[in-house]
Amino acid sequence: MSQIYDRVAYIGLGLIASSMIHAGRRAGLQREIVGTARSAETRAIAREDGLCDIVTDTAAEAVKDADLVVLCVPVGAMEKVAAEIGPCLKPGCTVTDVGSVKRAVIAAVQPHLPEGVHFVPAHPLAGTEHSGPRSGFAELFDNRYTLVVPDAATDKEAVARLEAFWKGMGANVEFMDPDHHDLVLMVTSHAPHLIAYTMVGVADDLGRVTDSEVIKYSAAGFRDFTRIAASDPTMWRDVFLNNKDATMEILGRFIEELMSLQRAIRTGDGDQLHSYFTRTRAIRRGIIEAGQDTAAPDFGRGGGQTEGPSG
Ligand SMILES: NC(=O)c1ccc[n+]([C@@H]2O[C@H](COP(=O)([O-])OP(=O)(O)OC[C@H]3O[C@@H](n4cnc5c(N)ncnc54)[C@H](O)[C@@H]3O)[C@@H](O)[C@H]2O)c1
Ligand SMILES: O=C(O)C(=O)C[C@]1(C(=O)O)C=C[C@@H](O)C=C1
Repeated sequence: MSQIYDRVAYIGLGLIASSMIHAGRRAGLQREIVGTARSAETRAIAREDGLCDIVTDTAAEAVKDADLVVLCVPVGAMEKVAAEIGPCLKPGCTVTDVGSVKRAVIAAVQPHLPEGVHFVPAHPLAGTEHSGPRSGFAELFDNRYTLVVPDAATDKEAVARLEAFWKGMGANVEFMDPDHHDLVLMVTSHAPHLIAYTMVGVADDLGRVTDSEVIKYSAAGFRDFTRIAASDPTMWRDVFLNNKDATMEILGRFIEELMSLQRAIRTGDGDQLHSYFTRTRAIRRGIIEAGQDTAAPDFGRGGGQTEGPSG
């Protein structure tokens, strides 16, 4: 893969940015990487590790002369960052983001970008529960989807370059409308996180989650829930606050289905339970056949948790 951009600037140096940096270097997708993070501790780590070629103290400095600017901060921080970098962007550059929600990020960022700057929002469907500049790894996006959600009027060349950049990092790229993105991701990612947070909260309420016996003998399902429920609180707070409509719609349906299963159990309707579980089993098999059940990430990688988005 050959170079796609001359200078790429990362705002926020956490899991996603550091993974993109490693993946971008692996494929030689840019000549130079500039990065910045809000906390001095993260910037110091990035300098010590040589994560970027240049680490600047401010976002305004980082974006100067950058051909691609990647916003890798929590969804709720996108607007503040966009307002800071807007006046410093190179004319003709591309700004993208990796936020887990798209409609709210577009509304927050677009007004701050000057004319002639191309905004191409995107979302890699890959991650772990870890955060910070040492949690990233080059393989994170391999064979995973990145959804790109440009406006119909967005410069085609800018979109094609960003698509090539993501493909160079190992991802499969697809295009989607922002509202549809937010609904699909509510089903496939956001609601499952909410359910995992709730289930672990319920266990904690029972006063047993800290009981070593419960941890020791916990079934794989609960262990998976605790992994998901260990995800960054700031990131997920911002996801739900910025994807309210889809949250309300999917949560409403979830509660209806749960109550229907509750009723089936209470009334002893085994047929309903069996046919429901048969249907969901087929969905799981479909995911595996489509090759989307990649192995669990290596959780021992890097330091992780050095800094969450609130840090
Ligand atoms: N973690 C995942 O699984 C995942 C997957 C896909 C997309 N995303 C999205 O990627 C973005 C970054 O997530 P991450 O997992 O890399 O987070 P992270 O916590 O690892 O890193 C976030 C970075 O943003 C900086 N930051 C936090 N608050 C800030 C603020 N108010 N102003 C400026 N900088 C601030 C932090 O200093 C840190 O460098 C989020 O928008 C998230 O929704 C995350
Ligand atoms: O694997 C995980 O830990 C994740 O939660 C990653 C995950 C997901 O739900 O799949 C989380 C949020 C994103 O925006 C994209 C990916």
